[in-house]
Amino acid sequence: MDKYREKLLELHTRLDPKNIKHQNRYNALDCWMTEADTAELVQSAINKANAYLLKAIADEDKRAQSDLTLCRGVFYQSASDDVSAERDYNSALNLATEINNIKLIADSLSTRASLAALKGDLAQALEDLQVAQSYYELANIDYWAYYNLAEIGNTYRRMGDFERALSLMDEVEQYYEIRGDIQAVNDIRYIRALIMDDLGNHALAQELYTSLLDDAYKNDDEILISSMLVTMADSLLQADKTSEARSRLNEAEPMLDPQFDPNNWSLWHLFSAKADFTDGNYESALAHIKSAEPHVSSQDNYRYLAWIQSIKAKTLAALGDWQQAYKANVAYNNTQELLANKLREQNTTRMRIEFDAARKEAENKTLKAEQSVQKAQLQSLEERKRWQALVIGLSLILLTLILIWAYRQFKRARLMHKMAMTDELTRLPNRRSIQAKALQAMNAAREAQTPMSLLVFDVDYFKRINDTWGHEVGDRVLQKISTAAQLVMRKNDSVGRTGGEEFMVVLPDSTLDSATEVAQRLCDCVAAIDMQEIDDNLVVTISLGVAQLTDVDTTVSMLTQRADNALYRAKDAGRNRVEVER
Ligand SMILES: Nc1nc2c(ncn2[C@@H]2O[C@H](COP(=O)(O)OP(=O)(O)OP(=O)(O)O)[C@@H](O)[C@H]2O)c(=O)[nH]1
Repeated sequence: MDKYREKLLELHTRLDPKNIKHQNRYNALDCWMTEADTAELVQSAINKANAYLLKAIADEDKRAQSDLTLCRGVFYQSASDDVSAERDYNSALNLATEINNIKLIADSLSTRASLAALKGDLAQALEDLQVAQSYYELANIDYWAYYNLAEIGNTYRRMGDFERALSLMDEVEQYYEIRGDIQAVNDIRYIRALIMDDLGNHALAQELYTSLLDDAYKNDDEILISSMLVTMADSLLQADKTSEARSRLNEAEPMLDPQFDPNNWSLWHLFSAKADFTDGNYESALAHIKSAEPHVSSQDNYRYLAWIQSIKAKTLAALGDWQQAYKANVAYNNTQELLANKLREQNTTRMRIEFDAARKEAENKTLKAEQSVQKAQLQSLEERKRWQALVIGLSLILLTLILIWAYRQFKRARLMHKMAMTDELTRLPNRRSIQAKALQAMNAAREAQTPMSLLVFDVDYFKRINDTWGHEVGDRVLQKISTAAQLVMRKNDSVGRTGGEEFMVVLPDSTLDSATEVAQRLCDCVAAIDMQEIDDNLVVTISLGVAQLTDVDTTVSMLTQRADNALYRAKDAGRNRVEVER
């Protein structure tokens, strides 16, 4: 309990003050953890439950309302206020049903059943317990399912079906033993001992009680010790061991509290009466009977009532009070008849309940089977989805890799192509490239019936430049001329390097005159290039030849040849000039 309390306190520190549901859930837990070992503590537990309940009602939190009402009911039952307890169990059940909370429905039924069983209404108890059991099993709430199963077993014991009670106890005890829940194992052993008494095996019952009593003493649990001693006395009386029974009763006496545990208190009087009667102490027996009678009668517990009336009749007869003895005997017979009726009623109800329970169990099994099939289907669907996602993901990655690779290949091919078509020194289109452009322009011009011209130029005395300033300077001169040529060209014109210091310019949409103009501009531009950074004395010029496409030029080389002719003439005429081939 302390361990749980610690956990509960830790939980409280972590609660979000804004989360009303969590607050109420905590309150319900706190209610269930409240200790109520004395009459005062029970009353303060009821007050606490009331306060929590008011908050849950204000918050319109039905789950907490149901849980707290059930919790308060248990405290009412501890205070022997069975009417209030029953009212709370019923309203907790209604609230739980309203919000369809399976665990709370089952808890309410199971708790209501424990009260009904105590009052001797075993048929009602069994019915509630069976329904609760089916809910616990459906929701797979193992711990409470077994707790409830123990209650069912105990109810069968009370009904006299000891065989069934024992087999259920075996099942439950095994479960608790595996869990290592010593307290719960002891609870089951206590019921087992009661069954042994019912079966007349008092020796075995005593053995079990003795070990349970040892544990109760070790735990210093006075309530348990006193009720165990009273039960042991009953067992010993049944075994005709009156003096041993008396010593157990004496041991229990200082621990009895008629306010807090009137059940145990009245049973103590009942067994004391029995012991006194056996020993011939009739006056004392009658006094004990009078003490026990009011509480036992108020409890509607016909079993104990019949028992009291029987001893009462025998005691009065022994005292010679025949009239009262007769009256007590009539009352005893009436109670016996009531008991017999009740037993008949219980047996009929039991048969119906068992039939319903068997049917419900079958339904639950089908439902569970369906649930597990659905679960399996869902799992395989999810697995398939996962695989699909994986395959799609991998395909996407692969596709991306292929695309990257293809793009790189494409860029590489373009670069290679560009490199194959570009002159390394001047970065201008090389011979092959410019000749291809020339052919393209020629074809386009023919098709569109537009003019087209070609221009070739050659650096003047380039050998001399190389010889005087070196090959590297020659290279730089070629680069400067290339840059100048590109600047002078129009947008659609293309210039390329066809050889060492020879260049070609393709001029689409150009007549001979406009081409000549471009050529002249180029000639002037090159002559004006500032070569000072290389050498003050360096002057570079070019000679140019221009030709326009005519019908005779069937190939690029024919047109080039005609432009070359003009170029030679320019050279011959003294260089640094433009000549035209007409
Ligand atoms: N620096 C350099 N020189 C080159 C390159 N390609 C060719 N040459 C040189 O260019 C010179 C061309 O000389 P020639 O054909 O005699 O003509 P030229 O000296 O320019 O005389 P004309 O054309 O008659 O004015 C040769 O000496 C080649 O070695 C090159 O890429 N770089």
